[in-house]
Amino acid sequence: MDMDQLKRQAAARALEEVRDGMQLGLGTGSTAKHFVELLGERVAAGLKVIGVPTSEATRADAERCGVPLTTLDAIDHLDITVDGADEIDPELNLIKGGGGALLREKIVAAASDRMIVIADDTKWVPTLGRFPLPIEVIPFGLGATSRAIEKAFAECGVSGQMAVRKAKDGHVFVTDGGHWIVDARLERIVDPASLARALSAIPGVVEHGLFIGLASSAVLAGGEGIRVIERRKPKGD
Ligand SMILES: O=C[C@H](O)[C@H](O)[C@H](O)COP(=O)(O)O
Repeated sequence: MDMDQLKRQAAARALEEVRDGMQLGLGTGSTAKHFVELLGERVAAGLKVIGVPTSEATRADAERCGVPLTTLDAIDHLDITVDGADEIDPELNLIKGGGGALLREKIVAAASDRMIVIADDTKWVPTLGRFPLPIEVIPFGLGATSRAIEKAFAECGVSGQMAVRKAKDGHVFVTDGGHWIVDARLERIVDPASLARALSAIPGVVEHGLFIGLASSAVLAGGEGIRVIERRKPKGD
């Protein structure tokens, strides 16, 4: 079975959790795209849900698939957010932002009662860090922000090269929020919670791709079938 089929299987399993009347966070990326497509099929068959997209790309997909949309200003909470991830560790801490949508993804996940992460099982890692950590930054003062990030890395026992993300056309990648992304090759993040706190304290950092204590469960699809891992601690811990 190819990777895309595994991603669709994980998305289909998450869809089983969706009930009539739910308000849903709609993730971004190639895995979340499958969820939006499958959700669109259920909506066409009569399911009543409303979604908040985590990117302009997902907004376009949802509109194409006929999924009704709203905003976090119009509703007071979300029941479930379904989103992909770049890495998932056994505590269900995540690295996200490979597609550049981490800021809206984190706002939406934090506003949700539950976050279900869907992925093929290659995303499951014992320790986060092999995937470069995306850090969303304000372009103004990037030199100072980069030095503060390096200091935070040193304090948290990690180091690695940083690079401003480029788009396919060679220009700097600009997020939906108008910011830039610095990708940090850290290889092994020993204490992701401490690093998350240290990065959040830097003024020029808008957000980072460490999602700590946000995922409620992970649906992993692999050659052996589907594995659902539930988070042990309550959301936010
Ligand atoms: O910014 C992008 C998101 O965090 C994605 O959810 C993440 O990169 C995983 O994407 P994919 O499902 O395409 O591997």
